[in-house]
Amino acid sequence: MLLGAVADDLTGATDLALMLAREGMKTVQVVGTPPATFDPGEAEAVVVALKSRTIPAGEAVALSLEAARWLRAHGARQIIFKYCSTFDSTAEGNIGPVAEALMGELGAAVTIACPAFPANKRTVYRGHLFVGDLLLSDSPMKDHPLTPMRDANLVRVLQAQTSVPVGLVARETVAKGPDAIRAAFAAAEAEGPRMLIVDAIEDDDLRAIGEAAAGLPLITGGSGIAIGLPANFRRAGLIEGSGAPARLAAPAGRPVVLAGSCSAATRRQVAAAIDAGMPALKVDPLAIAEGTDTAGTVLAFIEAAGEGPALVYASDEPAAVARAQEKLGRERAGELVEHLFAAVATSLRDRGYTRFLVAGGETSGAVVQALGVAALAIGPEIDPGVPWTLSLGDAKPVALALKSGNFGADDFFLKAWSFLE
Ligand SMILES: Nc1ncnc2c1ncn2[C@@H]1O[C@H](COP(=O)(O)OP(=O)(O)O)[C@@H](O)[C@H]1O
Ligand SMILES: O=C(O)[C@@H](O)C(=O)COP(=O)(O)O
Repeated sequence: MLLGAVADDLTGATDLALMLAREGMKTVQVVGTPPATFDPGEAEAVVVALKSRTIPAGEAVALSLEAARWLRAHGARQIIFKYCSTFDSTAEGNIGPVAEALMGELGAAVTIACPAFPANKRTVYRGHLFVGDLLLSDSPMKDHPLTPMRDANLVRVLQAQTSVPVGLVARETVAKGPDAIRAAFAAAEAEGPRMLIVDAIEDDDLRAIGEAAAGLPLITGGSGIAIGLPANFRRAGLIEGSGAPARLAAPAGRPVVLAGSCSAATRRQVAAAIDAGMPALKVDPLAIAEGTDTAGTVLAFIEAAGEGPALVYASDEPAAVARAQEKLGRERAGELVEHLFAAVATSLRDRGYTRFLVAGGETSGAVVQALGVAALAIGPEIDPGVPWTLSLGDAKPVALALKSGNFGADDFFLKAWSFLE
């Protein structure tokens, strides 16, 4: 292993694993820190998927340190801390506390923080994060059920989460290329420990940042920050591969779509699937709490829906989410939905379903944990940031497309199946 990554949620991990595979590294994703005896085999990059984005900061730090120690013990020369391209965090973190702890663990005097992912319209300019044409704080992320993002100034957001001084490497420097960026890192290091938000508005910026970051023990960011890292290992003659596969030989069995994301893109995908005639059932946290929406009612619907994929979704607009949260509390509303999808997924697998498309990071985490999936091989890219994956080391393997809430074209639920054999 050359490169190790700690990702704060499952879809984020898959997004990063796809980026590394696409850029030529043999990449495996593991769910949680594996036991010391787990053999990563020929993997050149290993991404550990945690579910640490919204848990208390102290727990996120402990889980992240455990993962980083495992990765280093298995050969990782550089560690990436992957978080969301929309910098999703709670008031307490967890980006700042985890980055700070990893800096200490790895002896990193300087690290970078860059969530830019231009292929999915996330850009950083003068330290401000844009989602498409909107500042983060004006984007639908302001209404996220678990991590509402109401400030686009990343220097300010990150500084509120850490005692390490936060600085900025501005686009003017980035545009001058790797040498200028490296000089900016060195200048910051001379001033003492620093976290640096780095501007990036296009892939070439990220490739230059990646080249400049070759010597940093710790890199933090979205999956975009990894775009230039495999090239460092290729230049050093350490890797040879190229590209993710075009199709996945998936196990025979029935398909299903489970959507627990309330993000704008997922809601458009739900609407497009319903418009196209996909059988669809809406579930709702209040009805789950009352015992009207149950695993039994959902399974009966899916089984009756026929051979093609059926859709079960909790996705709802912000006002409805707010109503459910007022009655149940933010965490409990989310947990009710996650537990329902987890129970449904395990029953479906027992009934021969093998192709699962899951929308939402927390939702995917709940489903994959319930299915007991320990590791994933990375398959074809469906849309930027979302590959098909295949569970590894399973007696009954399943194909999983774990879709980040805000990723994917509107017809994602319809077209994803065409990448499977
Ligand atoms: N109708 C709803 N009301 C309240 N919370 C919901 C509703 N539907 C889903 N949720 C919860 O919202 C959270 C969405 O997070 P996640 O699955 O990570 O999606 P995303 O990828 O869009 O962030 C989950 O905890 C999910 O259970
Ligand atoms: O970086 C991203 O935007 C994604 O990889 C990601 O982390 C998404 O998380 P969810 O929106 O919770 O799926």
